[in-house]
Amino acid sequence: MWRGLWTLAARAARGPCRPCVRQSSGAGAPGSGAPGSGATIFALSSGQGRCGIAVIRTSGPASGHALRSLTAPRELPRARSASLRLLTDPRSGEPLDRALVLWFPGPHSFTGEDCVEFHVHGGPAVVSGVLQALGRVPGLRPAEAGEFTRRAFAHGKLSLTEVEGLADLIHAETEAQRRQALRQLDGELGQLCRGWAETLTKALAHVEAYIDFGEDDNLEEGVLEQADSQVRELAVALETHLRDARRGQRLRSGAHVVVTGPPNAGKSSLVNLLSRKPVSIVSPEPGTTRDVLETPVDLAGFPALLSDTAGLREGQGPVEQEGVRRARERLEQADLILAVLDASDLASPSSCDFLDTVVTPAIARSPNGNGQRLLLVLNKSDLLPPGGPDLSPELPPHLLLSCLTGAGLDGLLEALRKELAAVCGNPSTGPPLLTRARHQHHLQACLDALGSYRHAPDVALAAEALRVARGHLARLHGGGGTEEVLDIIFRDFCVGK
Ligand SMILES: Nc1nc2c(ncn2[C@@H]2O[C@H](COP(=O)(O)OP(=O)(O)OP(=O)(O)O)[C@@H](O)[C@H]2O)c(=O)[nH]1
Ligand SMILES: [K+]
Ligand SMILES: [Mg+2]
Repeated sequence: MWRGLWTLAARAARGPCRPCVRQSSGAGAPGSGAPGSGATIFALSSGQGRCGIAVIRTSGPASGHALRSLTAPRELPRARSASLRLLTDPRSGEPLDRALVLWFPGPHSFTGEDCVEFHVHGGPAVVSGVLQALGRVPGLRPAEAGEFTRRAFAHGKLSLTEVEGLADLIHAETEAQRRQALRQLDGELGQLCRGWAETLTKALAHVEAYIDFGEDDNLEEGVLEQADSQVRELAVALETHLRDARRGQRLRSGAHVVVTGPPNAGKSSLVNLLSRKPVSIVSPEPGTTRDVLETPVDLAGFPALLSDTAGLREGQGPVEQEGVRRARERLEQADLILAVLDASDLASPSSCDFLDTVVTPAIARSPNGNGQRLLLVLNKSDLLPPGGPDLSPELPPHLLLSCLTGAGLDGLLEALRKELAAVCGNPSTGPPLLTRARHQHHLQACLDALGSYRHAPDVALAAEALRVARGHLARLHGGGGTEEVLDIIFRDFCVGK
């Protein structure tokens, strides 16, 4: 522990006295100026194509002027309430549409700048007429992708994690993704980071107080012990979140569900049934599927990437063997394995071999931790004798299904929902999930810095480790102004958002 080694050298290194609590290194502060800020931007913010109502937005100092130029009467309407106005082309005076307009003077707007919304009739000619008219107003230019949100971020209206939540909300395709994105947009992850950053700031204040005033001054007893215990608690919290990290990412980008089994078990039939489209060729010939076929699906409300694979058997031709090699490779990457057997063919060597080499070992490895999970499906239940299935009692837990008749599908979907909730985490409860690799990276780096704190040879280095840790939290939440990170995140947005 560094405290015992607290030396004169460290005391000399500390420099003059300074306030114990320093300025935060910018958690939550808007990191960068928006590109081209100063200009007023405009774009169609609703979807492209013919629609009932289209929304065109502007943001920037010339917004009010643009609104006055296009409308009659030419004064600004009441702030934040809808007014009906005739829109005309400012040059030709030609009427463009009768539209609802909204005036949002900054800073009380989405971007924090003066903003205007034109709710026009959604025909392509109206939309392009209004966009062209706006383009002719001096000081206005078309917006780039994500530029409205980028300005909101630059003016402190949204934190970086909220921006990510917004991007995910726009792209959410399943219920679970929507719930997770909404929670992130609500700032829950940001709040958590702020709480952690506060703890770090307190710990740093204690350490710096010790550096500045030493043991002999009128300093509260045990400041360093307090800092130590704060850091310890924080490290435990971060570790818990990191253990959970892959789940949030799976929910954002889809869990890997791999369908496997011996040839002809009905793997491709199951993939087609679950994805509700003919993704894979189904045929009575064993060895039909060779390549790994991937399809994104909504499985019981969770996003999943479903992979069909070659039936596992040895000793066939080189092409099929390559398929089997790829199948095994894909199996290793699975978050959830759907193991399929032909219920009417359980005693065959290929079924027994599959049970021994894939199912039993996977069940032994899973499923309490974050390991792979497995569902055993006995397909072709329609081929079983009517007096009830005569299945071996030694079989692991399984579900009966018939891809042919659909019997057992509801039970399978329910089981999938439970498994995927475990794989992805439930976005409605529990702590906010870390949805991106970026979150995980900064959290891990923060945790590493806390480790350096504990092993620092002197108190000056310990304080420095805390500053590094705090910097990572600030970058997680605020982006730290790193242009590259901002570019990556804002690239996800469309023009007009
Ligand atoms: N009776 C019955 N036949 C089924 C069922 N599911 C699939 N089959 C049939 O079983 C045969 C094999 O189905 P596939 O889906 O191609 O099986 P597979 O596991 O993908 O086969 P490979 O890709 O060759 O490994 C086809 O003739 C299907 O029509 C079922 O539930 N009941
Ligand atoms: K087949
Ligand atoms: Mg197949």
